[in-house]
Amino acid sequence: MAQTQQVKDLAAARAKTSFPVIDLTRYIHGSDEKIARRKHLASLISNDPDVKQGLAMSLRLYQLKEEHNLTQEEMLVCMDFIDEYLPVSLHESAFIPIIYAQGSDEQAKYWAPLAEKHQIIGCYAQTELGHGSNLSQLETTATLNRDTDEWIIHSTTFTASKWWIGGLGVIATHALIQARLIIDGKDFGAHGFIVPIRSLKDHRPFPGVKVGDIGPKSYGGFAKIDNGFVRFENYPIPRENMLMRFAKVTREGLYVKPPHSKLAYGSMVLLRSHMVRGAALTLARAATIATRYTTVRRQFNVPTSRKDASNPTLETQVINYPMVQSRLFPMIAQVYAILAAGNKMKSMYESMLSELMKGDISSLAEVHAISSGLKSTCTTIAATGVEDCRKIMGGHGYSYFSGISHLWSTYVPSNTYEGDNFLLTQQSARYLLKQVKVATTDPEKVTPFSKYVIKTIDQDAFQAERCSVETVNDWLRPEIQLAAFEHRAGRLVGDLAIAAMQEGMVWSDLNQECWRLCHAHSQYVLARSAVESVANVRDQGTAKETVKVLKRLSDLFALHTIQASLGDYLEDYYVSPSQCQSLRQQIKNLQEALADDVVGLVDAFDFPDHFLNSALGSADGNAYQHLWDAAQKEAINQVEVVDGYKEYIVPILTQYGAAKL
Ligand SMILES: Cc1cc2nc3c(=O)[nH]c(=O)nc-3n(C[C@H](O)[C@H](O)[C@H](O)COP(=O)(O)OP(=O)(O)OC[C@H]3O[C@@H](n4cnc5c(N)ncnc54)[C@H](O)[C@@H]3O)c2cc1C
Repeated sequence: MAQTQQVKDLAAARAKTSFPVIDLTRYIHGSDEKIARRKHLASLISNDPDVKQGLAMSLRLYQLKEEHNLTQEEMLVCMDFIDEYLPVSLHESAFIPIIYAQGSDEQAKYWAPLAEKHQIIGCYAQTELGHGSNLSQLETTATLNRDTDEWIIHSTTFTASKWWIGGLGVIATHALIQARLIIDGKDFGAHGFIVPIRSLKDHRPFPGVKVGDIGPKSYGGFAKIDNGFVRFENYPIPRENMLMRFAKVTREGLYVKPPHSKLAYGSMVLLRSHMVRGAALTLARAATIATRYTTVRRQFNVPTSRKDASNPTLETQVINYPMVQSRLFPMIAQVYAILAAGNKMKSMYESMLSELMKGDISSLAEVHAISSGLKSTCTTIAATGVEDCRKIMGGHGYSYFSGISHLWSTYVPSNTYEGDNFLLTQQSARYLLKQVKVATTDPEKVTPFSKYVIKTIDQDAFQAERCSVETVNDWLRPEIQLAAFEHRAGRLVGDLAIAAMQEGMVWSDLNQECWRLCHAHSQYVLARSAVESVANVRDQGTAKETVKVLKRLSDLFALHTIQASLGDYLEDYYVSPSQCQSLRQQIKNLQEALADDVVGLVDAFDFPDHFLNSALGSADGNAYQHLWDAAQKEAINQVEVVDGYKEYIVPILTQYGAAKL
């Protein structure tokens, strides 16, 4: 069959790529061996006929692990390729990691092998009907019965019912419950308990446990996962089922405080840092579809600076319109910046964990604050970006076959779970305020990503700071970019500190300031991670074309982000009107410079077609043909005359008598 124009267009755009795409695939996914293994894992999922329903998928996943001797990490990659939250998702992503992080060594030794061999299936149950974010007001209680050496788990009110719990509706045999620990009437606040829910013999709920499924979720998303509810009626569990790595309760009923009140944050850091990389890969997927489709979509035959002069009869590829570029290219830059921050987060988490095991808690507060802020900022960027990609693709973007709708409905609740994105900003802001205090008393102790607060102590000098850009190209200097991010976050933390000191000021009046500060700080972390990753890649001797394109992406991320918050910079005269103009010009320059590379940049993500599941974004570019084929396969198109013709269509057509044509 003759090649369609769309296939030719995508191939021609791909051929313009200035750097070896494999370099960036290695940068994103690791070594060649890892890339090949990933492809193999993707094929296991795409070629398997039994990967369909939620429960069947879960079983098949574990069978594949056994049949192909997959490691735990490889099985999690397969789970990503299934591209659905499964009844066992929380078992793998929360239950097992939390047992390791919050269980004592003996507890981990007992529970983890059972969970890893899925002889028990667990879930994580914090949220209740009445409270989710506010851990301190949870109403489920765990009261110690010294005589029987048991906890009595009880839902003290109707609103104490646990709700939203992934995996609990149908499959879980155990739940990791957050409940208020009570000894002799004294309330020690929320702690984690492993609570048996359903019998391992016949899967029936134990007496005293009422459990079920919460029903369908918004936008048809999360359809394969069984979010559930549970209530407890004076339900006894052994004392040893309380997770005791940090706080402990002895046989005598003595409560032993954790060495640091925030130690339990460790496991949240892990979940949130996974979400940072997840945000990058989600946006990468939408950007891949939008980039490929806008490369093959042609609309209006108007001159653009990038129009192919060799064939003047062809309409313009929509990706060549600067307006489309200004919406799409910064998103690709965001993906790469978030990936860099995700890598940074992972290494910070790993070193924090090894310090924690030795009893050193010094990095916990910073890692927790950064992971909360990045979770909020990055998942917000990704969810907004996925919807922006739909709009970038015009009408066809709204077809289910674009692949965007499934992505969006599955991804969008990430802005709410694992900490509501607005509430989380208060945690980062509180932490940064503390750093201002540290800066006044002991500047040496200010943590690495907060060093900029030191400059705010001398307010006169700080207020006199100005952006040092003189020429358009000065905007490409990383030290100038990072100085701007530092100044903005520094000013916002200074403003918050002053506001917080005002008499009669209550914290909740400052929520909006916290939000602005947290995002300013997270954007600084993203920009700095991107700059550092370019330097690392350069030091590793990567091809200079690859370094060049990564540098352009890092620049575009920084400058686009600064431009989006120019009001903050103008408010204290940090940038001048002429610098705003040169900033805009430099962003245009970068977009132009990246235009030949964007197809290569999204190819580098290495998403198999099966996983993209998009008629518009397939690697061959044959978008119209795939869209046509997908519609032909719809059940409604398998008959010439639809069901309901006689019942509904005939009466409509003949309400005023049949037409005589
Ligand atoms: C798809 C999905 C899966 C989930 N899976 C699980 C699970 O497996 N296990 C589990 O335990 N939970 C789960 N949850 C629940 C989820 O973690 C919580 O819903 C989430 O943490 C938000 O808490 P909330 O519902 O209490 O929100 P609320 O705290 O009630 O927030 C409501 C609104 O009030 C605002 N707000 C609240 N307090 C403040 C404040 N102090 N200052 C300013 N604004 C405020 C928030 O920003 C938000 O806009 C899931 C939720 C979803 C949607």
